[in-house]
Amino acid sequence: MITVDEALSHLFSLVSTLPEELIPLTEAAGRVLAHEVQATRNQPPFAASAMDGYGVRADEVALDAKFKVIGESAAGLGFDGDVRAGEAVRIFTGAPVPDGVDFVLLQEDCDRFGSTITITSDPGDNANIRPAGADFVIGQPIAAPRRLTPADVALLAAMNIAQVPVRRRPDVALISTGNELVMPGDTPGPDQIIASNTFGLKALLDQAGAHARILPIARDNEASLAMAFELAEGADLVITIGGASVGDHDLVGPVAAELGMEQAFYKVAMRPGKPLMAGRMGKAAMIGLPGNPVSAMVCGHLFVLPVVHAMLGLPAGRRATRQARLTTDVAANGPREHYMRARVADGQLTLFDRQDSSLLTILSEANALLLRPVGDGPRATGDQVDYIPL
Ligand SMILES: Nc1nc2c(c(=O)[nH]1)N[C@H]1C(S)=C(S)[C@@H](COP(=O)(O)OP(=O)(O)OC[C@H]3O[C@@H](n4cnc5c(N)ncnc54)[C@H](O)[C@@H]3O)O[C@H]1N2
Ligand code: MOO
Repeated sequence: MITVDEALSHLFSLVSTLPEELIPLTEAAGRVLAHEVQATRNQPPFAASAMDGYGVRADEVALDAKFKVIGESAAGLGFDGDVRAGEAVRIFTGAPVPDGVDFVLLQEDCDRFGSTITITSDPGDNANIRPAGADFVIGQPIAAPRRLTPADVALLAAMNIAQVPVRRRPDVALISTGNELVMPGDTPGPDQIIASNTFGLKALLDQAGAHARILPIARDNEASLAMAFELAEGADLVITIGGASVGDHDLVGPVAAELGMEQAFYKVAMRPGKPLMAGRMGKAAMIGLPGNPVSAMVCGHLFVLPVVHAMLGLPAGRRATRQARLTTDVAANGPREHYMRARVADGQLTLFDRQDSSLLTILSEANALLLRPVGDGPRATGDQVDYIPL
């Protein structure tokens, strides 16, 4: 059996960064920017008023000072002329500041009669003017790689970058295996259960920026599995679920091998998730996840997410850990890394009593996986421990 770190480095060597594609801004949120882009304009392109009010000369601003309003500067249509001593221009938020103006009085600080305004309240020191280029200037970069946030999308739009270079989404084919499985919404026979892992993994994958497709369930025979692999054609990553262990009906390894899978590893020193396998099948990477629902999801977090990050060109490695204090004693760990379901609140980590890898109710309540390293000694209440946030 190999270690979790060895499994991860094998997995990274099975995949490469996907090519980039140009997409419209409206579809850019959550996608990964493939290379640096640069502003094609200054923002604001001119000195702009930050308030609705009157543009005047700063050296004339004083309580009771009077000005003659000679024109208007609105957002989208500025005032062309010069503003001289004793003059003011009616101005609105976002409008260009005319020549001669270096102070915008708030209209709340003025009284207006006809075309004359008088300063009636202390206007303070803030000129209420946004200098040209205050937000960004031509050539200002947005660094890549990065997962684009809604704020990034707004910035790209302001920079007039209508088409965004992003990494292509990894196409992931998900194959559940087992005679006992039916799809959610179907009516299971007395010995059957509902396929859940594919749905949890699709959610995890799609959230990470992949495009996951759920293929028809493969039955526990070679022909059905082979057909599922055929349907996975074109995928960047093929993920099977179940059929990975040592039982008579665990056919994923042998069938994949027959179809040309070059196995990179089988079995990892971890709990849950021991019967994990991976390799290459033609152009695709293949990961065989264990069938137990919690094992499949834990392996999804530990291995599949970093692999998707690598394909998207994001920094990829072991999942980052955080620290919290144990609320109970924990016995020494054995020769496999153990990822125990837990709940963290206010820096305190509480383990669930039941850790069986079939319990989705527990996984759904958990927000952390306590990481027990290989051979870790017993831990006492209050000890600082590492966990992976879920
Ligand atoms: N003699 C041994 N038996 C087992 C070992 C072992 O080392 N020696 N390992 C155990 C461990 S650990 C795991 S994990 C499981 C993994 O087995 P498989 O990957 O072959 O998974 P299956 O046998 O097909 O299924 C296990 C379990 O999970 C349910 N399942 C499968 N797929 C789905 C799905 N898509 N959605 C929901 N549930 C699913 C399946 O019905 C079984 O209950 O093997 C142990 N045995
Ligand atoms: O390792 Mo299995 O994945 O413990 O349930």
